[in-house]
Amino acid sequence: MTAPAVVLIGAPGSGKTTVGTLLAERLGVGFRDTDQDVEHGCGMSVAELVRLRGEAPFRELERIAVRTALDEHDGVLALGGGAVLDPSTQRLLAAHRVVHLSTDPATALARIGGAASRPLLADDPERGLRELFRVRGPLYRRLATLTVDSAGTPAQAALRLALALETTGAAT
Ligand SMILES: Nc1ncnc2c1ncn2[C@@H]1O[C@H](COP(=O)(O)OP(=O)(O)OP(=O)(O)O)[C@@H](O)[C@H]1O
Ligand SMILES: O=C(O)C1=C[C@@H](O)[C@@H](O)[C@H](O)C1
Ligand SMILES: [Mg+2]
Repeated sequence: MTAPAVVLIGAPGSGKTTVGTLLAERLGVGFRDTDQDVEHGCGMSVAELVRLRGEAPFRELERIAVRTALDEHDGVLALGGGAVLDPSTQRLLAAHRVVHLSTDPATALARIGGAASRPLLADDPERGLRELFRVRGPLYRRLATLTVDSAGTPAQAALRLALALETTGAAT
């Protein structure tokens, strides 16, 4: 039985994938991303899956991908932004080292750019992100053992994250 060195949670555009990849390089461990696992499993992008089949089938595949990755992966694991909404995922995360990579709605919007890659925000990305932060903010903070701001460049954020893990004795 193994466990990820760190599980990254946070809003879309907080940088879980980008910063997580850099953090894994710094720590010399592997990187895994549950959005990518779902994409490999179903042969299409998350955006296509949601557009073609709807959100519910995606969330079901995501729940399975998270459970599998928590069991198998021993490096840095990035979750999709909405994975934490699932109650069984919330329970599983309680046994792990979870870091909330934080940002604000305006920064997330600027990073995400057009909504094409995130159909769940397609109607009105600005309003959608504001609402998402309102609803999920407390959840991200509650599930995390550590919150680290992702401001600056991805490399700066990865360094900040590595130092925070070291300071709290949570690095591998
Ligand atoms: N300091 C920063 N931290 C993270 N990402 C940044 C930063 N500055 C710019 N970016 C850019 O923001 C974009 C979004 O980042 P990323 O896809 O890693 O977010 P995410 O948290 O994985 O989102 P999702 O939940 O949708 O998977 C990337 O194109 C990345 O290059
Ligand atoms: O925040 C969300 O609900 C999402 C974030 C992305 O990582 C993807 O998992 C998908 O676009 C949904
Ligand atoms: Mg991502």
